[in-house]
Amino acid sequence: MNDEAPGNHPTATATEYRDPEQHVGGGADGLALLLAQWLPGQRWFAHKGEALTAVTIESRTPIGQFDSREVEQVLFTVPSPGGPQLYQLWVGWAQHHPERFAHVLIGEVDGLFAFDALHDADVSGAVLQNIADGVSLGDIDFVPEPGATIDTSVGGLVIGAEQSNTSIVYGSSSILKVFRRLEPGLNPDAEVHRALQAAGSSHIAPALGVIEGPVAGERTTLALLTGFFANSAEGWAMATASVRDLMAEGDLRADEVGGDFAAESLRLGRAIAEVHQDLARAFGTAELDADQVAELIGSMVASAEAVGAHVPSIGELLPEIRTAFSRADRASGGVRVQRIHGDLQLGQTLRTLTGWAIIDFEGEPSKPLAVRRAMHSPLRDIAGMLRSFDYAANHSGGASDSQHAYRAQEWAARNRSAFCDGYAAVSGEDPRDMGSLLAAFELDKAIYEVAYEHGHRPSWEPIPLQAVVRLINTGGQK
Ligand SMILES: Nc1ncnc2c1ncn2[C@@H]1O[C@H](COP(=O)(O)OP(=O)(O)O)[C@@H](O)[C@H]1O
Ligand SMILES: O=P(O)(O)O[C@H]1O[C@H](CO)[C@@H](O[C@H]2O[C@H](CO)[C@@H](O)[C@H](O)[C@H]2O)[C@H](O)[C@H]1O
Repeated sequence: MNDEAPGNHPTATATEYRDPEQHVGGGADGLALLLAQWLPGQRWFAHKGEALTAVTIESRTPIGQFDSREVEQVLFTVPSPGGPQLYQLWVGWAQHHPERFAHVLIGEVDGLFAFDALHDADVSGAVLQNIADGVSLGDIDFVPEPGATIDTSVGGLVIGAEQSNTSIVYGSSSILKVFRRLEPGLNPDAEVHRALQAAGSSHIAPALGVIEGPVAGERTTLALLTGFFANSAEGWAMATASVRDLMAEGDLRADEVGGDFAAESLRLGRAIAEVHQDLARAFGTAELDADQVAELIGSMVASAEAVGAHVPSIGELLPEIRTAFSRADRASGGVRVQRIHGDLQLGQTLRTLTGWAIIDFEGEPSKPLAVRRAMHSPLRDIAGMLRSFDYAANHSGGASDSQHAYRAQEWAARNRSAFCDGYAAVSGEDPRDMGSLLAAFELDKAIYEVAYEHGHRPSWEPIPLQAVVRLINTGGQK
């Protein structure tokens, strides 16, 4: 019989800190071997496509003891073509097979069972309490935002599987995102939430706290706690429901079905324009001259070539892709840049009871931190949203059915246009007036998406790939 039965646990606050020198779990070599087998199956692990030859355990920080389970924070690196990539994992060690955590079991080392400890409600409860109390464990600091009210009376639950990080929801009050892939320094998600909160934005969740620790000698964000929007709906779920409604009504146009999404797309365009205005005020703006625009397009060509080197569907299209980018290369300078969201899509939008909220300001997880924190054209975010409308329209398949494909394009065009109308109404700048540059950003994003799907969801690869083909053939004209 194991000792992990529910109801047999100390309170969430019963964390007992151990000396960092003390070894809490199985040996590092055994853990590294286990991780090499376990990691490729994890959604948040970005290097699935590459043979995982070695895992190096970089640090182990004891977090505490929960019943007989000991928990530590483990930082490890995996090799990748661009250099070692650092990841964060919270490992629980149980003396017996932990049935409660069988679904997140990492494996057995030296007679101890390792599991993903963020799924242990005692651990997630203690973490929340530690943030509220401003506790430090070894080098790890749990820090509440000044003036934040943190409700520690509710238990934590890890949500969903389709994510780059791991998020724990506490009742209907807060959500803790534990960053899986780490780079030394301040995570833009925390930085931007704080800045938008200070700007009084109504489109973000309030920042409540962070977990920080040193990585390569730099103070690094390990996790971000924000308010939770209860009773909200994800933009992606709403948009795909609207597409389903349309497909179910064979005789009706997108503007005639009950589930028409265009009014929401317009509001979403307004919300994004307001967020961009707040970001410009908070972090400032700059302007790219013609040479810098050419440099930007050159970097898009270079990343397409990098993707083409390992994703055959893009490799085959590289000559046409270069030609398509050269169309934007001739665009004039005078392009405004500022801090942006960086990975904007319908899945990063929540329809709350009062309007649209934007989440996940981390940028594209595969890009270096310096790039994610740099200033970019807001067209990059707009292109992300336009791509997402195309994704929503086409994700249900049926592209081989010409009627389905036609109607999907009709839905996408209607909602893309409503979004641009909303954006223009607030900003005074219609993104469609920047046609060739906007098309270049869309192409860049679609190529990123092909690479992303190739690594994470191969059956989805045709969705962005058909957009790449359309964009190189039409230059973005609908
Ligand atoms: N403040 C919030 N309120 C309600 N749900 C949220 C909130 N923040 C995130 N979520 C939910 O958690 C999911 C993952 O959050 P996200 O920040 O996008 O993490 P990841 O970087 O792992 O993708 C979102 O898709 C959304 O459903
Ligand atoms: O995990 P993140 O939220 O950081 O973002 C990554 O995963 C997204 C998918 O979960 C991916 O988005 C792509 O798929 C979406 C539908 O699931 C679609 O709405 C987006 O337009 C499309 O880009 C995102 O690109 C990736 O960075």
